[in-house]
This record gives sequence, structure tokens and C-alpha cells, in this order.
Amino acid sequence: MAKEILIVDDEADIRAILAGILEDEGYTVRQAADSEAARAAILERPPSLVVLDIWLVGSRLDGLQLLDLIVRDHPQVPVVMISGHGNIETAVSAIKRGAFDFIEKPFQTDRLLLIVERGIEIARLRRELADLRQRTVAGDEFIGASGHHGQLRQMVEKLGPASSRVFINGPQGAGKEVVARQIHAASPRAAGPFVVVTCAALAPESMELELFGTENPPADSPNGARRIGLFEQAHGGTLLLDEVADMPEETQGKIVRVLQEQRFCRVGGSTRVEVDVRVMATTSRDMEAAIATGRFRQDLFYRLNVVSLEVPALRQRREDITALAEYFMARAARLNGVSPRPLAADALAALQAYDWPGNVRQLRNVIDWVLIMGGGTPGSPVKAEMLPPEITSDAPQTLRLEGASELLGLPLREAREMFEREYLLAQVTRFGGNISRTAEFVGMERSALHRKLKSLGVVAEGRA
Ligand SMILES: Nc1ncnc2c1ncn2[C@@H]1O[C@H](COP(=O)(O)OP(=O)(O)OP(=O)(O)O)[C@@H](O)[C@H]1O
Repeated sequence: MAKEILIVDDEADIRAILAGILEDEGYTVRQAADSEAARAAILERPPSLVVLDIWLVGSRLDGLQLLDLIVRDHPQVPVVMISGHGNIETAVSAIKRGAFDFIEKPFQTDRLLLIVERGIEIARLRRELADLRQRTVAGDEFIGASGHHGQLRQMVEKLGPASSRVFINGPQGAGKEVVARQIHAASPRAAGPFVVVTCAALAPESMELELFGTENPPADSPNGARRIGLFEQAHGGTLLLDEVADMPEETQGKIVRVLQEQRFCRVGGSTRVEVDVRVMATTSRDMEAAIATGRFRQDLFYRLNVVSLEVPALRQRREDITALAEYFMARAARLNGVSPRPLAADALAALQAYDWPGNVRQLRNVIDWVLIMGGGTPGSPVKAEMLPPEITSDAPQTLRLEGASELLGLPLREAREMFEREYLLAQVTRFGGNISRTAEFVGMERSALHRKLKSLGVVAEGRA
């Protein structure tokens, strides 16, 4: 995006000089002669930086008052003050009030350009830092080893540079937001914000306020509660409508218009705000049913669903489980300041055999839990018996202690058969039903394994 500077000065010739210098350097420039025009311009579209005269003769607010408003309402926009010769004290006080820097009249072109460039760069770095902080908390890696994961990666690479809207389907906790973040990170908007609207968590009455913000309060109300909406916060970046099927119907209609026009009015306001935002959406719901029952607008669905992606349930891509479990272990250990614990083979087999109704989020929670609560000495391997009971109670009997004692009550032939059945079922499940890979792991010929499974009455789900 072109970097845009707003010049606010009551003197037309000063504005013209500044505009000439900045345009020569490739900046786009807008101009305002007084505080009201400046506020309207910022409201319409926040610039990359404001150059603001300390004295705004004939204006409703002077430069310092306008500075206060910009710092309060648009803290992400750096402001460079223009001070006349001899009023350095005022310029210093402007910096204390939140200005980025000041330049003195008459201007030195080099200094002006240096300050402007630095102001924009520092604002960008601040945004990036905030985003990085957010990613550290949210987790930013995209881990996996399955074929499904590989396909998703390819889609991410293709969709990143495209500007198309993306609709991501999949069960809860499967990683839909992670995929959306990856697409954003692979896009030319990567340095811009990534803003998530949690549609399910917002009360219908506050939804529009959150999305579109409220209009500026009157200039003379110092505590006026102006709110910048999420659409505006996402300017230059990506807005993710998470669980979009939960969005109230009236808001759906408004979103259709915003997607059409790329601009909107704040709640209670009439200024048209232009935004440059890539919109993505996720759902774990059956959208066809939501549309058929009238709970979701078809026109909005068509607008959002330009490209659709499916993130499968974790049990449909079990080959991701080991990589994810090891990643979450390393991450939890780092966050807790302790050593990671290796996952013993029986623990990994149990994790791979479990069905994960809560998907990747549940796996992350289990690993977080086992690191701290699993018992055993710090840094020692995590065994299957240390996993939460719901994981091992679903696992094949061979992985359970009581399974072993049950085996002891049987004659050898039956015990062997039971063991073989459970063992092979666990292995086939673990390799996502892939018979060739299971055969390789257990050390059998593929055709021999097939025969064996048949004779034991094991029905392998998935690929043969
Ligand atoms: N491939 C992955 N690599 C690393 N972490 C992942 C991956 N997939 C999911 N996660 C982690 O699992 C958790 C759930 O992921 P995410 O929030 O993206 O799921 P979701 O499908 O958007 O969930 P919901 O439907 O509840 O909004 C997050 O902590 C995320 O970091």
C-alpha cells in the first residue's frame, strides 16, 4: 500500500511545499487547512502519518488540541509537529503529549524526510511487535505430517498472494484460525493487522459496535468514548469472521454491504469510512442447513465463500498427531520454564489411537496437562498410564493395565489372538488405516497383514 501523509496547516503555501517534497519521495499526500477538515480526513481513512502545525490559525482546535484527539482516537497514527522558530518548548511539550517528533520552520528537506520515514517505520514495528506478542500467545506454527496437512499447506501458499476471500470449514478446534493466520502471513498484507471477530462470543446488540465502532464524540467532550471498530482496526490487513454462522441476521445484511462497497458508516455516524481489508470466515456448522432454515443469508455466504477450504477432524489425519504432540510438549515446556518430557512409544500409540472429539485444541490441552500433572520425575518420559483416563480408556486394551490382567485369564491361543487383534487394530488406527505403512511398521508383508486382519475379524477403516 502507498504510504499516505496527511498535512495539516492553515498556510496553503506551507502545505504546498511539504506536499511537493513528500510527493517527490513517492508518498501520497492529502491536505487539510483546519482541525475539522483534518479530523474528517483521518476518520475517512487513517493515514500512515500526520504532519501537523502547532498553530492552526482560525481553526476550531489548535494543533496541540488536535494532537490530543489523534493520540486518543488513532494511537497507531504517528504525528510529526511543525513548530515555528523559537517555540521549541511547545514542541517538546507536544512530544510529551504523544507526538512522534517535530520539525522546525524553515524546513530542512533531509530532516523532514528522515523523520517522516522513521515515524512510519516505528509505527510499523509497533504493530508488528503487538502482532508477534499476540502470535506468541496464540501459537503461530502450522504443524503436521499427514497428506491432508500437505494439501492444506499447498493451498495456503496459493491463496496467500491472491486477494480472494476464503471460507474455512471444519470441526471445532481443528485449526481453522491457524490456517487463516497462515494465509494472512503468506499474503502481501502480512505486515498489516490480523483481527479476529469471535461472532459466537459477541452479544447481538454489541456486534455492530464492535465491528464498525462509534462516531467521534464532540471535540469538546474530553472523555468521549469513541471506539474504533474491528473493520477499521484491520485496515491494510485481514479480518477473520470466526464462527460466522453465529452472526445476528441484521449484522449479516450490513456485512454484505461492506463487502460490496469496502466502506461503511460508524454506529451513530454519517462519515463514510473506507477500508482496505481482506475478509475470511470460518464455521464448524452445516452452512447449507443454516441457509435453508433462513438463519444465514445466502448472498453473504456467496460473497464470503469465494474459495473454500476444509480442515479435517484430527482423527481423519492421525499422522499429524505425533508431530503436534511433540510440538505442544516443547511449547508448553518453554512457556512453563521446564524441560520437555519425551513421549514414550505406548503414550504416542494411545494418543494416535484416540478419536479426539475436541481435535487439535484437545490434544494441546492434554499435553499441557500431562507436562505438569502427569506424574513421574521432571524430564522423564511420559508413559501411556500417565495420560488422562479418557485417552487410555478409549485406547486398545493392549495399552491398558487391566487389559494385561485380562489376558492372563485366557488360554495361550486365545490370549495371543486377543493380543494380536488389539495390537494390529491399534497400529492400523495409528497409521490412519493405511495398510502399507502399518505392514512396514509391524514388519509384515502387506498381503500377509491383510489376511491376518481378515482372519482376526479386524475391519480397517480408511485407506487399504
Ligand atoms: N496445525 C497446527 N499446528 C499448530 N497448532 C495448531 C494446529 N492446528 C491447531 N493448532 C492449535 O490448536 C488450537 C485450536 O486451533 P484453532 O483455534 O485454529 O481451531 P479452530 O478450528 O479455529 O477452533 P474453533 O472452531 O473453536 O474456533 C490453537 O491453540 C492452535 O494454535
